[in-house]
Amino acid sequence: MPIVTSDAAAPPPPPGVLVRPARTADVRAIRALVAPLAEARVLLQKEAVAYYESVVDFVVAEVDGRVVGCGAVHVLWEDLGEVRTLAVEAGVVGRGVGSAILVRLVERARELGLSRLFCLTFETEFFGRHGFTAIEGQAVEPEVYAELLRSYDEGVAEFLDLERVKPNTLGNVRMLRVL
Ligand SMILES: CC(=O)SCCNC(=O)CCNC(=O)[C@H](O)C(C)(C)COP(=O)(O)OP(=O)(O)OC[C@H]1O[C@@H](n2cnc3c(N)ncnc32)[C@H](O)[C@@H]1OP(=O)(O)O
Repeated sequence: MPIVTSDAAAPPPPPGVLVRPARTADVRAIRALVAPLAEARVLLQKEAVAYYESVVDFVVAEVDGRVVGCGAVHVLWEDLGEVRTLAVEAGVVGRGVGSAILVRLVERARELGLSRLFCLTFETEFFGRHGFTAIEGQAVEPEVYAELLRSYDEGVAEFLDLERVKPNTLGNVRMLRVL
C-alpha cells in the first residue's frame, strides 16, 4: 500500500472551527472530552497533573469559543512522535473537526522535525484516510527500544507493547505515517 506523505487531499477545517494550541485553561475541557472515552477504555485514563504537564503537546478545536475537540502530538524520539488523545465531542463527530485537528498535529510534528508519526487506535479507517498504515511489531530499532524502556510514561509503555499494559491496548491497531 502506498504511503501518503502529503496532506494535499486533506479537507480544510470546516467553517467556524478554529484549531489552536491549547492553554492551561483548556485542561478542564480536555479532561471533560476524554473522561467518557477513558471510561469506555478508548483513550488512556490520566491524572489531571499529566494534562498540565503535557499541555504544550495539545491543540484544541473551538466552535463559538467552546472547546469541542482536542489532540496531541507527543515526541518519542528524534524522528518519531505519537498522536495522542484525539477526541471530538460526541455531538460534533463526522463534521471534519477530527480531521482538522489531525492535520494540525501533522503540521506540528513536521515543525518539530519529526519524520514519522505513530498512533494506537480503534479508528483505523479514520487514520487510514490520513495516511497511516497498520504496522506489525516495533517502530524503533532495538537500541532505541532499550532507551524508551527507561521512560515512566504509560503511553510509552503502550507504544513498546509491554506485557503489563496489554490489557489496556487490547483490540487497538498500531499505525504509522511517514511525514
Ligand atoms: C491516537 C488516538 O488518539 S486514537 C483515539 C482516537 N479517538 C477516538 O477513538 C475517540 C472517539 N472518536 C472521536 O473522537 C472521533 O470519532 C474521531 C476523533 C476519531 C474523529 O473525529 P471526527 O470529528 O468525527 O472526524 P471527521 O469528521 O474529520 O471524520 C470522520 C468521518 O466523517 C466524515 N466527514 C468528515 N468531514 C465531514 C463533513 N464535513 N460532513 C460529513 N461527514 C464528514 C469523513 O468521511 C470521516 O470518515 P472516516 O472516519 O471514515 O475517515
